[in-house]
Amino acid sequence: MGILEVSNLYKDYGKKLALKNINLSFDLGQIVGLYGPNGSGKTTFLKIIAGLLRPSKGKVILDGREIGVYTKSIVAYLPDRNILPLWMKVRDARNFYKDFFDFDEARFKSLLEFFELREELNLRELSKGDLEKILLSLTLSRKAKVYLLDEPLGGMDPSTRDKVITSILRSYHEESLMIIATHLIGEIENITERTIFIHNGELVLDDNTEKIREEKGVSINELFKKMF
Ligand SMILES: Nc1ncnc2c1ncn2[C@@H]1O[C@H](COP(=O)(O)OP(=O)(O)OP(=O)(O)O)[C@@H](O)[C@H]1O
Repeated sequence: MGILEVSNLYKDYGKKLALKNINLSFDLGQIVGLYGPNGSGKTTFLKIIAGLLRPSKGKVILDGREIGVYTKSIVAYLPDRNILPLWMKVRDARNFYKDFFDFDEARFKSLLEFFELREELNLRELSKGDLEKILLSLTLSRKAKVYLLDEPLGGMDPSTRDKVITSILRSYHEESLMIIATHLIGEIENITERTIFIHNGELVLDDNTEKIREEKGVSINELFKKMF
């Protein structure tokens, strides 16, 4: 049994069926790229695993347990939009995250230094990209079993994206599973062992990244453009 087992998962928002019969199994030690056109269900999928949304049907088992208090304690989730109150300074946000028993302050400090940001900064005064770096640093500073990163490269300029990828790789540890949802496939595909495509809430591709590239003779980014 993998660390994360998803079976017959459905999610509807009223009339809108956002996920249809998703079956997936994940092991520790994987970085997974989760891709799909706008509205395909990526955020919905991650939110269900993070325990922020309930499935309409189906089962999600994380580290042997149903989604609940325990599973939330082992998941570090980076949402696709800011969740921190803007009155905070970076230091306040760090103190807020210290409530997670697995928060590694030294790691946070080193990520801040890496991004050339300081604890005295006011969140309200940060650029979109810098605020995203803070949120990502807080998320990666948890020694979680499962990391769910929803569009970690969103507001970043191209050279900052490289830094973000470096920070992700530096923070990643083999005893964890990391799922990264992004539209910037070309930037991420080289660090992922596994590639998943969803379209209209359905799983359409799930395989080893290198195997797909060899068999199809194109990059994951090119394959995505061909398919959608
Ligand atoms: N709260 C909601 N109420 C109604 N429909 C919703 C809600 N949240 C998402 N949806 C719909 O569910 C579908 C899946 O949305 P979701 O945000 O999971 O997609 P996504 O793949 O993350 O999209 P994007 O790439 O644009 O971020 C979309 O059609 C969206 O409009």
